[in-house]
Amino acid sequence: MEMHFYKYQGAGNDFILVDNRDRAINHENPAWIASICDRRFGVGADGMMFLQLTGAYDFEMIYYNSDGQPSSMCGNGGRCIVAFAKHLGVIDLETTFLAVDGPHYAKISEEGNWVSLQMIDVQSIKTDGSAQVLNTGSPHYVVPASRLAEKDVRSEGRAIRYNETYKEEGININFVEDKNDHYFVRTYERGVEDETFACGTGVTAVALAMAKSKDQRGDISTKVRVLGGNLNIRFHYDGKKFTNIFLEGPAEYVFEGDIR
Ligand SMILES: N[C@@H](CCC[C@H](N)C(=O)O)C(=O)O
Repeated sequence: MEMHFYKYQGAGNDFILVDNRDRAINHENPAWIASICDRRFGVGADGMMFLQLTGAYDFEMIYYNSDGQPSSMCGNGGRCIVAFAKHLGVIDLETTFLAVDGPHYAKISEEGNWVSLQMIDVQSIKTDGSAQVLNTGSPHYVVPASRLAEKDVRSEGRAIRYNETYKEEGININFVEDKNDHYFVRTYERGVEDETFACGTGVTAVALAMAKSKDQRGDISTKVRVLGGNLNIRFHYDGKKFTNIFLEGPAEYVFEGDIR
């Protein structure tokens, strides 16, 4: 199948994007998606997205993990597809688009590569030992860590992701180290089945979980450093629920090409 694609990245979380406004591509083919996302035999990416038109919204985001399976919300993917929609002329600097977890509002900075994406409200955080478990559009496990730079995130994350509790549905594992003026986060991602350089729904989960454990309330802004750069999360917490959650950071065009 001949297809033009674009490569974008948001803090090192990288994606292949396809303009499917004409619905010419039938993407329900896990082996095909996985082969394009393969870093040795394909283009290489953490995930693949298709931009499609839909009734009441500016566009629809169809997201696949690099294993070729459709998945839950991808925050950095959401920020990248907003930058892509701007590049295509589908939107200007503001949009409301549809993703798997519902509508999302987003805004692009005047300079063009900083995207603020509104995430779903969050009401419930559970505990699992020293970890907090919550859904920010995708399921996340947030666990404190020390000497995080030295941690074997791939094998320790994998052991949690495949334990008896999580192996069936899967979960993303976020290790967090408190650096006082920011959090340092490393994430093992379900569906990539490896550590990625950033995870947007993951750093959002970390910011909310840390606010809850520190009993911070009101309008909160949290800086997070990940392997691929820096992200910011702002939200309101009233002690019961998290609202007005925004994931903010860079979303950048890398290259484009054709697959024949
Ligand atoms: N990289 C993403 C998360 C993508 C979904 C995740 N792999 C899952 O299956 O839950 C992000 O930026 O949020």
